[in-house]
Amino acid sequence: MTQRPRTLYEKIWDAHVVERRDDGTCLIYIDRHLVHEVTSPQAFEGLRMAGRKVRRPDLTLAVADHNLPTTARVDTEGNRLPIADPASAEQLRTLEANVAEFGVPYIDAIAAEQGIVHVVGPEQGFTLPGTTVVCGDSHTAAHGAMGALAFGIGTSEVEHVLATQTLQLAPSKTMEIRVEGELGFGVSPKDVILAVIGRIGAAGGTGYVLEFRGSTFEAMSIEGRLTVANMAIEAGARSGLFAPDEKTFAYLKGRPMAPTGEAWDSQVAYWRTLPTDDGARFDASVVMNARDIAPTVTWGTSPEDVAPITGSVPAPESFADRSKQEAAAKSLAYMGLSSGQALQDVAIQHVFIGSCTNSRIEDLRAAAAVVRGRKVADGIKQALIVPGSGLVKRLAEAEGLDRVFTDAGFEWREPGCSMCLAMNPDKVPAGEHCASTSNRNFVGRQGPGSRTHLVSPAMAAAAAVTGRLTDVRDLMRGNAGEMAA
Ligand SMILES: CC(C)[C@H](C(=O)O)[C@@H](O)C(=O)O
Ligand code: SF4
Repeated sequence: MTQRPRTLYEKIWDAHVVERRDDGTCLIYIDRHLVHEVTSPQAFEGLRMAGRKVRRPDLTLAVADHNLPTTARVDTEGNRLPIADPASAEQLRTLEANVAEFGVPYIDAIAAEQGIVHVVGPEQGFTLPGTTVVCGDSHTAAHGAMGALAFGIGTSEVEHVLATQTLQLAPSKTMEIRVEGELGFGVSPKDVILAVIGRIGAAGGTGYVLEFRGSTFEAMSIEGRLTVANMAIEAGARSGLFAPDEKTFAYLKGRPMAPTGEAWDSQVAYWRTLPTDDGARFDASVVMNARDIAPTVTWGTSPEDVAPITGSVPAPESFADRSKQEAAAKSLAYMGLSSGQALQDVAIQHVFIGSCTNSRIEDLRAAAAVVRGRKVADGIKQALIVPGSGLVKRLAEAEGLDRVFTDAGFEWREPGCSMCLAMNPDKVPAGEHCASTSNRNFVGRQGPGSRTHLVSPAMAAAAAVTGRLTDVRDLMRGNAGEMAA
């Protein structure tokens, strides 16, 4: 008897069901658990109170990223520098005490491997195709780029996974996001996912796991796929998935935590069985053409508030839905923008290139290609480059990218979440605009009153050198060859 065709999501789900309940919820086995300083303290405290251990420390990996300042962490002699903010220092101390007490593998804050949890997982080969990956963090969806079913969980679930290595979950519906064709000059994976969110809306994916399919996604590098999957959550989805392929295997081979030898071969053979079968059914399907996607920016306070850089700030009345009209009017007031204003006229005071969305080596290369030979514009008060991990930072330095950025007037920082969210000293002051490669433009996200425009690394770099939102294609017409990423 042949089995009914299944999607990638169904295959991973089915392979992880420990117990099926009558109401349809399942107890799911968790293969990998990432832990950071913000959402783990109460979970460890819960274990301590109950006298329980971490069931599988070997499947758990902890690293600090959110609170950690991105300024130097050691002095010139290599001695650790203190964290000035008492609350952040306490978060780090707590994480370090917990991982020591419970025997959880930990990447030290001053280790070369330290970085943003969602950059570290794939980079270390901790995240593998066909696995279930969780973290007390909404952007865990990023790991779906590797063909892993990955999602964010709350602190009580963190405790549950630490104690049992399982999670009780209701199955999701599946939505295929199919994009076909070649991306135009200056159009990046970030523009694709912003356009997708613009199309389906910030709640469009609610109840679904997205699968990114079609020639555009097949042609994308692993790093580009990480950018796309990272923002599945900003479309409201539980998670986002890419079928593992030769690129995935090549990316993982030889990573410190990836399988080796015979185990590698048998894993690859298994991973090849995971892609969605021909004839498998998705509950919903969205089809787009890469040709229709331009460098994209957000004008509002939801990631769905997108427009092509050639466009203008929309009029709230232009939205069909009443509640969207009100939300847009509020957004424009918060952002200090007026309807009809050309997006390229929006002045920028801060530029942030970093976050788990866009802080990998290809992101830095794409930004450097725009910055090379140019200077940060006078009106820019702060331009930060924050590599996603110490390994990304080293590689970028070996390629001389740090010099490209610092010569232009950017600051070259230590890895961490940084200006993505206002949990550490990197903040955008009230009323000022930031071109940011991060994933959320919510009210107050980068600091109270901050005004965020989500963009790609190349677009953030273009804004840095002109001092306003800029169509990177116009800026780069003369040096087209450099703009591959
Ligand atoms: C602090 C953390 C819980 C949070 C998340 O869950 O995503 C953060 O990473 C974010 O991006 O808002
Ligand atoms: S970089 Fe931003 S989105 Fe990513 S985990 Fe850190 S705070 Fe969350």
